[in-house]
Amino acid sequence: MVLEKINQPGDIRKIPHDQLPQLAEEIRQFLIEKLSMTGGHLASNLGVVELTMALHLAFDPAKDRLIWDVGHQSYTHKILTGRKEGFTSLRKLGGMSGFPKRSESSCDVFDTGHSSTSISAGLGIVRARDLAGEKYSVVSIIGDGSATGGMVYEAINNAANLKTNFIIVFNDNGMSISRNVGGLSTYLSDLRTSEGYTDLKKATEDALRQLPIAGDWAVERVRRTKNNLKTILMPGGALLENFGIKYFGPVDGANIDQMVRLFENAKKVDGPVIVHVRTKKGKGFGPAERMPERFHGTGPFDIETGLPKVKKTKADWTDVFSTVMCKEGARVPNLCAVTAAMAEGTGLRRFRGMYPERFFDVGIAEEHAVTFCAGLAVGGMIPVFAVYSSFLQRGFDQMIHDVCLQNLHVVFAIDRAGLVGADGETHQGIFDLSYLSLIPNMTVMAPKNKWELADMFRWAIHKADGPVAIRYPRGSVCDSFQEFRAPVEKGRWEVLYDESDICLLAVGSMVQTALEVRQRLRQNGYSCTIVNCRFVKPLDEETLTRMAGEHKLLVTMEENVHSGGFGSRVLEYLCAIGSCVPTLVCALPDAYIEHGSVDVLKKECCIDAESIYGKVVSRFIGL
Ligand SMILES: Cc1ncc(C[n+]2csc(CCOP(=O)(O)OP(=O)(O)O)c2C)c(N)n1
Ligand SMILES: CC(=O)[C@@H](O)[C@H](O)COP(=O)(O)O
Ligand SMILES: [Mg+2]
Repeated sequence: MVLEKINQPGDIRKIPHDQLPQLAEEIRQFLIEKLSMTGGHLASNLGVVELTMALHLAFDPAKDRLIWDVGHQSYTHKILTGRKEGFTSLRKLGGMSGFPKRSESSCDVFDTGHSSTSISAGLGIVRARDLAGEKYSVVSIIGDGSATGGMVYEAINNAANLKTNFIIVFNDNGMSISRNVGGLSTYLSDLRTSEGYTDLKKATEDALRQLPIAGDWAVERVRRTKNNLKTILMPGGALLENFGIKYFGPVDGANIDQMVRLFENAKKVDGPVIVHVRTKKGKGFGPAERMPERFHGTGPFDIETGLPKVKKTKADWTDVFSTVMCKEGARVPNLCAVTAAMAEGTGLRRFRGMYPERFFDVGIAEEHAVTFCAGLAVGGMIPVFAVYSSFLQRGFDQMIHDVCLQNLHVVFAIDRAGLVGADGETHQGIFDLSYLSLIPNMTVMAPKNKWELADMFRWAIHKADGPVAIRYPRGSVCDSFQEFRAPVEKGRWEVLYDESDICLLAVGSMVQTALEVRQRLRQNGYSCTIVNCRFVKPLDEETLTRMAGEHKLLVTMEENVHSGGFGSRVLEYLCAIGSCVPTLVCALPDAYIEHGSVDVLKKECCIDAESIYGKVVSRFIGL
């Protein structure tokens, strides 16, 4: 086994050249086997095995800086930097992250997770290198999907006048999570498939290689000429040259020698240079090659069939949203759905199939998506932007400046709100109640179960007259409390159990937890009210005032950080009305929460029923 010889950074350089194909194959099998047990980002990683090997042959990860955009495709990089053992605990609490982490290895230069940051970060590192008078290569590796993010163009524009080496590896597999969208992907597919260019390259190269001594040099000269030709001939190619950025490629992402040669050439460029590598997402595993979208992120699976090991038995929150959108799409002719390259993850695939003309995938461009929705609203449409909580952080100013200031009727369907688990710090949706509640004109809601999710979206589409955000978690939908279905009224909460002593003020997913806390309290002789605080903003001031007057202890419960969250706003209100009722805030800590299973993380953060019950009783006894 060649892979056995890979135990620390740089070991790949000791592997005999003729064993590299074997190493690639062994890495591929290792990834398939490990991820069949743990789950993870399989297809993207299978596509970059040879590319990563070539990078580790051409560059020294102990000295040179490799920055992985998004970083979900960095598993081979982790293997080649001595972290094979980490795959047993991939994305488990205390185990190895699924993304680059500086805390995990000095070969992880920059923490990533959200898309389109690698060129900005790389350029910053280049500038720092030059100011420090140091010498090392900086390489940003970015996929074609990530290149649809706006930050990339800000960075490329800013790199234009750079006079020192900066290498951008463009990993082009024609896929984002779904099929890639936008002008860039069209331009790329032209470059990728321009037969004329490819034939010229192959025939010329073969002929020139026959030349004694000068063969390689001649190939290089022709390649540079051809590249210049291409940039002049290919309308889009000139774009990069006009930015002062050299373009090399496209090169076959399965051919290690060719890539190493191009990387070595790229090192000689005094300025920014893009190396365009063509890869195949899912390479080497049949189901992933056939269904790269399905195997972009996967749970544990059967290697023989590719089928998931864990059968899905319950609908997800996302599935309920998807059904509501399809039904409302038939009733509301101006209802539009917008996604930022996450059609599958946000449940918009069916809507896309039923109403293609009212479905918009804007690429990985959340900030653009928000303002695009503002435009749709101004134009008389009712846009629903379906987006993960942590990715919506990208569009904060656009929500203020373009949607809420004008009080436009835009609906934000915020999925993956709360703890998401395996993806860790960059993906936990734990700030949205805070960052949304502070925006004037924004209505913020969180449903307790699937029926209320549907009712909320119908209210948001048909009744709301301004911006509305509805946030719900990743995973199986809550199907309890069917007996409670008060009509949705703006700023009105729903009192589920009206007793005395203790009042649980629960938001969204925490209503289920509140039910479990109440059961424990009643078993121990305490009476306990539960209020479904389904409007986080505006607060139901009338109900809150009544609860404050009728209970000895208030307890707020939310899957959001403390600062600026629901509990903070309740405390502000109670203070404003001069109430001194003891209040316990149960929220996530103001911290970044690492990867792990959601149940384990809730216990770690003390927002599980057991922990909350313990805190409530000790507080109540202490009154
Ligand atoms: C800001 C942001 N939005 C959305 C995502 C979700 N996301 C993760 S990977 C990905 C597609 C990336 O495509 P590409 O860069 O081509 O990488 P590939 O998986 O094809 O290797 C998306 C949309 C993200 N990580 N960050
Ligand atoms: C890498 C990335 O950002 C996405 O693939 C994300 O991991 C998807 O998350 P879900 O698995 O919750 O859809
Ligand atoms: Mg891609």
